[in-house]
Amino acid sequence: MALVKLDVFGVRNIQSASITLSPQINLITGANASGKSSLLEAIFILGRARSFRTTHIKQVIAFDQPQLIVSAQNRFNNGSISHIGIQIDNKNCEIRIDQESKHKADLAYALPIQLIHPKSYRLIDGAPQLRREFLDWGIFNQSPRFLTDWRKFNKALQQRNALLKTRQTSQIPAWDKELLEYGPLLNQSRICYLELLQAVFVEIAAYFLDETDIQLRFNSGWDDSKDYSQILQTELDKDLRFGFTHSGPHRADLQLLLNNKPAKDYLSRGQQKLLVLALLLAQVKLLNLTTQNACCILIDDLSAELDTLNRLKLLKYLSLLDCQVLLTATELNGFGDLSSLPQYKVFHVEHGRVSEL
Ligand SMILES: Nc1ncnc2c1ncn2[C@@H]1O[C@H](COP(=O)(O)OP(=O)(O)OP(=O)(O)O)[C@@H](O)[C@H]1O
Repeated sequence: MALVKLDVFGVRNIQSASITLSPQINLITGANASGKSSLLEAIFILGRARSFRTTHIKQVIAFDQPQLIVSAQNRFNNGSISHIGIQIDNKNCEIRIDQESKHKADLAYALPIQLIHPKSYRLIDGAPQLRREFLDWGIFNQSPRFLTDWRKFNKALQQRNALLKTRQTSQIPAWDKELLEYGPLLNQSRICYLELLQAVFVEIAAYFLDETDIQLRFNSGWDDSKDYSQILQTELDKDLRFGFTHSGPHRADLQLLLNNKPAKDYLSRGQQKLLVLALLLAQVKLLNLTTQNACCILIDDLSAELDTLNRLKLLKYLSLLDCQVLLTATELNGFGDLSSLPQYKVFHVEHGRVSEL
């Protein structure tokens, strides 16, 4: 899968851009504030129906425009082409795939996007929610059914928490039943996914960090030596006191260990970046191995991410990965040595105008 022709209207300082991308490596250059990240943001919106820079999507719409539109031709491995598009204004978000109106999940499934940017290392030391989202995105792309389980669990959780807050205990068992049905399913999906991811991750981390004693340690969000139903029962008083459910997949977390020590406490910032890079690329590689849906990788501000040697290693790795990649840097030499790249296109962005070099 690769985006072929991309059209962007009204995304931040990009009034209008129309480009034809390489199915492999695309290098995007331009001065600070020229609009490089905005171009990646447009593609991210096309895949995820949200921005990676703000939770307020309205901020992304160009100041003098009523709406933003991003659309593309998406070519699948078998050569067939699908047309995907998203239009967002102050009130609505409209998604179309091959002329049909669709939901956000359809878009996410049609165009899996992996983003690597200067804040990605927060995956190691940021809030657990970031790691749960990371995990769940990978599982969703392998098994769309996961989303249904996830939604049912979260609906039950919200209802239960609302009852806990208003102390309406009589209705709690009905929602516990739902939590007990979907909670263990989510947990099992996460455990299975991590088992697959671990092997690929260790291989990529060894390439970037020369370390092999790397582990992903999963915490399911409750004491899993006990039954989840038992936990919900024994913690009910505490849950009522605080007005929320203390244990469950909504509290799951993931820890990265290097030589049996938490990576966030012992690794340098540069090493943490490499580890996160390995983790995100492992997810892409696993997706390539297990589904037809190849991923589009967006790497924002490459030179802020890696030193020269690691940039070279990354480009080499990306050129062998069967994926479309878009990378940004202020200068072409910011990408490092390009001689090992078999096929790539270069684009230049200036005051929101994008041109192919
Ligand atoms: N809603 C908006 N409408 C118009 N312009 C905007 C909007 N939001 C931000 N901008 C401007 O768009 C410009 C491009 O920002 P962007 O972050 O894409 O640049 P960049 O090329 O990635 O820069 P850098 O290399 O500094 O990260 C900035 O000048 C920013 O102020």
